Amino acid sequence: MITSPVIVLGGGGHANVCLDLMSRQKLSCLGYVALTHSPELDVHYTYLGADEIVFNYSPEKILLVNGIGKISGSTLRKEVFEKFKTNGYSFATLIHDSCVTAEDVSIEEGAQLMAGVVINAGSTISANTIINTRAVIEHNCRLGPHTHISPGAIVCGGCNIGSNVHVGAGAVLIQQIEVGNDSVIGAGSVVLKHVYEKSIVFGVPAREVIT
Ligand SMILES: CC(=O)SCCNC(=O)CCNC(=O)[C@H](O)C(C)(C)COP(=O)(O)OP(=O)(O)OC[C@H]1O[C@@H](n2cnc3c(N)ncnc32)[C@H](O)[C@@H]1OP(=O)(O)O
Repeated sequence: MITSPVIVLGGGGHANVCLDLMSRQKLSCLGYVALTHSPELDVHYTYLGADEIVFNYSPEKILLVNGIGKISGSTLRKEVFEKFKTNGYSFATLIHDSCVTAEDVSIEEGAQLMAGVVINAGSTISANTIINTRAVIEHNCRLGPHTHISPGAIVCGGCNIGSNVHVGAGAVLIQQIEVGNDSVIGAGSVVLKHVYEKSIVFGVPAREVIT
């Protein structure tokens, strides 16, 4: 149960989705911080200023929500999380009311489970991950920190996905697949083999892109 007031980091599309989820759950939101204000967000939410404004608030008195999305190859979401953690701040974990999660699922700080997500028994969702709209994480999966599972992706049972991975929209990973850190799986891919760290794979079946 989140009772502290919350500040959202970021002013783009992902921040908007987080703010909407928070509003539906009647969380107390102070506003959002970003380099510049967003006319779209300003309709409903308060722009507080640039990121550094957060340091005007005591880490004991507020929680943060990481509203920075993650697309292929980007590390900003991870960097922002680590910067504020280093300075003593804590991140709220967001779980949309429509999610279905097994009782023994482990969900770490700052993870975000969006509308319609299903997570089955024995899975671990690490810190600062995004499990986006209608994604499915089957039983006994492990997802590393800062990883983004895009809308509609299906991760079958026993998969082990590293940190800062981007699984594209609608991708399917069959059971027991290992995915190395900092990898990208293209939208719509079907992954049948392990994915090495820092690689980009896509297609049906997914194959590595040689750059
Ligand atoms: C809420 C949200 O919106 S979350 C956002 C979700 N976003 C996603 O899931 C996007 C995931 N990203 C992708 O799928 C990307 O296309 C990537 C990362 C796989 C590749 O990106 P890039 O390296 O920029 O590839 P680029 O666009 O230059 O395409 C190179 C070639 O690969 C093909 N290709 C790219 N992505 C895919 C894919 N997912 N499946 C099949 N083919 C693909 C292109 O058609 C192109 O082929 P061509 O050379 O014959 O024309």
